[in-house]
Amino acid sequence: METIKIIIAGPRGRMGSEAVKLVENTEHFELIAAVDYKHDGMMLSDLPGFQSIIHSVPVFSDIEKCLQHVKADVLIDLTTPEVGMYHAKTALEYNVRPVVGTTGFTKKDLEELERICNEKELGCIIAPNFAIGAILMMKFSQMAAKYFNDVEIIELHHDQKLDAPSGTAVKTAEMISAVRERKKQGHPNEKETIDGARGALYDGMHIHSVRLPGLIAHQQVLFGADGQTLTIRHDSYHRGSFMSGIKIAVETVVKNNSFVYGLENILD
Ligand SMILES: NC(=O)C1=CN([C@@H]2O[C@H](COP(=O)(O)OP(=O)(O)OC[C@H]3O[C@@H](n4cnc5c(N)ncnc54)[C@H](OP(=O)(O)O)[C@@H]3O)[C@@H](O)[C@H]2O)C=CC1
Ligand SMILES: O=C(O)C1=N[C@H](C(=O)O)C[C@H](O)C1
Repeated sequence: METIKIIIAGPRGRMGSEAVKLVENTEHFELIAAVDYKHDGMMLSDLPGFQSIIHSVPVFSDIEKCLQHVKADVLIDLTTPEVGMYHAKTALEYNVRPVVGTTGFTKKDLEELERICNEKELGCIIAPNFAIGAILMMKFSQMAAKYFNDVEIIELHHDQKLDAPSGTAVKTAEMISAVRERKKQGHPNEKETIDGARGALYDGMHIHSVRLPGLIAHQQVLFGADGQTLTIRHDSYHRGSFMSGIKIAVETVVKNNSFVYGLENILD
């Protein structure tokens, strides 16, 4: 297998640091640079936690500067929504294929990236969740939604998470919405006595976001019908759970010339 040359944006982050380990430990992956706005001009091995990296991995504060200096195949972005969008667009400009785990992208952002990919005939994968179990949880929820059109999504995350609802919850709601018979749930005269009590509303469904220290990433999708409920739940207990999905996405994106939103679209 040919070596895939990779840039990681956000290497010090909870996900970025795991992704560095994944790339370093995968034979046909090569980490050739990192983008970290706080450490321009340094080597990754100079940063705390990366001393074991024995080859040189230059760090750039800006993606554009990075892309001008190194010849990469793939950018893995694990930063923040605003930065992630800029990184993905700039990578595509330089013919580098983005694999983006960063969540919080708007519909408009996704449409813009799809348009650029089509124009440039380049692959790009945006995956709100890289955990295979989470993909199955979303697919099973979509299957169930054909038979149960009353559903509530509860996502639970660590309290350092910036976006709510989670990218996974949004994707789940989108997948359910594609098959669910339209329905505004709850009593027609339902009234919140405290704002937000019923959560966020997506196409008649409610999404609830829980943030607590101790949690990592969890979601349950609850379906209800006459005399029965069905609960579909997934739990990520550590960030290693996302790494096999990142590996698949990197291996796939180098062969792809189109835009993909959701890992379910590339899994066999
Ligand atoms: N798709 C998936 O399966 C998963 C997706 N995620 C998503 O991934 C993203 C990252 O999550 P997580 O690792 O927990 O977050 P962290 O806050 O731990 O990591 C984000 C990193 O990005 C850095 N950063 C911010 N701005 C820039 C910039 N301009 N250039 C380079 N780096 C920058 C931050 O640095 P600093 O802290 O110094 O500001 C930080 O190190 C989130 O959007 C999250 O929702 C998370 C888990 C799984
Ligand atoms: O921020 C996180 O931690 C996670 N973010 C993603 C999301 O928003 O869905 C994926 C996973 O839930 C962890």
